[in-house]
Amino acid sequence: MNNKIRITKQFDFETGHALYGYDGKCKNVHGHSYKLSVTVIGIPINDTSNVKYGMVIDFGDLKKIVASEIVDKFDHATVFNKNTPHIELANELEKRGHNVILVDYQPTSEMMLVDFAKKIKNRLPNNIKLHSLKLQETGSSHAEWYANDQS
Ligand SMILES: Nc1nc2c(c(=O)[nH]1)N=C([C@H](O)[C@H](O)COP(=O)(O)OP(=O)(O)OP(=O)(O)O)CN2
Ligand SMILES: [Zn+2]
Repeated sequence: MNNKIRITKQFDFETGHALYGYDGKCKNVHGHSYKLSVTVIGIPINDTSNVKYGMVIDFGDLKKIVASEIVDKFDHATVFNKNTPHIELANELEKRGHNVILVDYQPTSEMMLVDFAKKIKNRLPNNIKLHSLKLQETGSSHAEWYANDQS
C-alpha cells in the first residue's frame, strides 16, 4: 500500500525587517525570532536496500535544503523591500558590512512564506511535495501556506 505521510521540521532564525508605509510600529526597523515549520508529503521509501528505507525524506536532507535556501541567508540579516526608499538605508548598511537581504515584496510573514514556498519547492525531489509552511513571527502571530490553498 502507498501510504502518504507528512513530515515536519522546524527551523529558527533571527531576522530584522521594516514594513515601509505601514501604519503601525512595525514601520520601524526591528527584529523577530522567527520559527519556520516545513511540512512535506510523500511515500516512505519501501526498498530495504536503500539507506533511507522507511523515510519520506531524511530530516537531515530537508534541513540542508531549508538551511541553504532560507536559514543561512536570513539568520542575522535584515530584510528590506528594494522597491521602497529603504533601499538607501539597505545600501548604507551593506556598505558598513551589515548583512542585508533585498526582496521585491513587503516583508510580512505572508509574503516571506510565498518566497520561501517557491524556494523550497524548487529544491525538493520530484516524489516529495511541499505540503505546508508555518512562519511564527511573534509568540501570538503566525502565517501559514498550504499547497492545497493555491490555485
Ligand atoms: N498580517 C500581518 N500583520 C502584521 C505583520 C505581518 O507580517 N503580517 N507584521 C507586523 C510586525 O512586523 C510585527 O510582527 C508585529 O506583529 P504583532 O503581532 O502585532 O506584534 P505585537 O508584539 O505588537 O503583538 P501583541 O499583540 O503585543 O502580541 C505587524 N502586523
Ligand atoms: Zn515585524
